[in-house]
Amino acid sequence: MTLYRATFMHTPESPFTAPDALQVQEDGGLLVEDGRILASGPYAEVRANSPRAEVVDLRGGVLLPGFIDTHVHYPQVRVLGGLGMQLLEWLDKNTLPEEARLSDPTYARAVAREFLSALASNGTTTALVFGSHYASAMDVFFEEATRTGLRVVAGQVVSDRLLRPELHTTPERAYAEGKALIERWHGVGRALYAVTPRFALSASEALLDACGTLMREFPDVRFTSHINENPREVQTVLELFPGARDYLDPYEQAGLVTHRGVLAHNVHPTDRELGVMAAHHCSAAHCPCSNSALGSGLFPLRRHLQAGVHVALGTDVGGGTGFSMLKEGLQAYFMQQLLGTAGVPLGPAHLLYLSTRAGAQALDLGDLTGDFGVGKAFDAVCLRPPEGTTLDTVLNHADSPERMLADLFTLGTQQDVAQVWVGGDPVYRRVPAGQEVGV
Ligand SMILES: O=c1[nH]c(=O)c2nc[nH]c2[nH]1
Ligand SMILES: [Zn+2]
Repeated sequence: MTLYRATFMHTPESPFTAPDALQVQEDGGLLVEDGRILASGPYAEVRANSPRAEVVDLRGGVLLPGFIDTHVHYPQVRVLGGLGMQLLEWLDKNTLPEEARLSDPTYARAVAREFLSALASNGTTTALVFGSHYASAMDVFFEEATRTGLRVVAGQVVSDRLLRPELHTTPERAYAEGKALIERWHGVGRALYAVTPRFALSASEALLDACGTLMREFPDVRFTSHINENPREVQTVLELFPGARDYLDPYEQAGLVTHRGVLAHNVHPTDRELGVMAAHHCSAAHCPCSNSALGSGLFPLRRHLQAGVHVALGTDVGGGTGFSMLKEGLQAYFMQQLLGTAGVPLGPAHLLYLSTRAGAQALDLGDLTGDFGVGKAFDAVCLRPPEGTTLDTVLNHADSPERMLADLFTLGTQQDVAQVWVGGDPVYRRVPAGQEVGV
């Protein structure tokens, strides 16, 4: 048994509905056995009930639930930084040429390692990962993910038109390769599978039907895709599906809109689409850095919440600007501010919830991870800024835990991530200053 002593904060409930959702222990204790939290509360109390537990002293840092990134592309880590374009041009010039390189499993393995290491070193413990178009690159990805111990929900991306021929599949092959990957990887270690048509623009009705068949045959796998990101993309989808009521309709007709689904972006939804997503408990992954970088627009969070659509956060690497869920939270805050009275004022508790517990719920993993409740896995990130940094200064002068949390989202970066655990297993530890390779 291990007893972690720390200042910890989490949001077991949603601050959008529960005003006191942020729970804080300034000198807290989390008792962990076999990767699960056995007891949680003030350190003195937990210690009194478990005098023999080994104590890990994390005082001086802030312990948060591990971040949950609900939309991030594994093949795009090397093409971060492709600025100056909107979605369709960015795909064509910046991204799809790189995705084609993952046909080589050696290349794919190197990218998978870079990707997984970036997740862990940014404090992300669970991710819904948009995969590669190649089944071989997915085998490599799942092998590497299993080795790291991170929780990944990932799937082969499928498309059968309008990208580039080497990325296209057929409905029959998509079904066969998807089935084989699910049988090989779903539920292995901490990996789960997500059926992943790239977007309706690059997927025929027959391909979406093949995805629907997989979802019906394997009732526990997840579904993810893109929706309503960019006005030109939306217009093209409506032209490609002339009978469709809107962008969601082709997904709906194929049986893909369920409580196990996460649709990325949804910057330009209709009221009907929001109503259908809410009715089926299908979540939206809001990716504010990507929406800014690709000029996609300002996410209508208020309309989602009013319609009852569950929302979590995603980095959307490489349309986004990196793996930091702290940055993503800050950008979500900025964009709601920019919306003025149409925006939702977000406080630090909202940002923490959107980047942790909301993600767990979107992935149907709310009973397992996302907060520090008793019975949950010990998935955690310890944030501790290096001495003398601006964040260090500001945290030392913060007058409340809420203010400390706001400071972490405002100023926190990858360099502030000191340690990360998944299911009680260490998955990342910052190299102490002075001990870097070459120093
Ligand atoms: O942000 C995005 N990134 C992508 O890779 C993509 N593919 C389709 N639609 C997309 N949007
Ligand atoms: Zn995306």
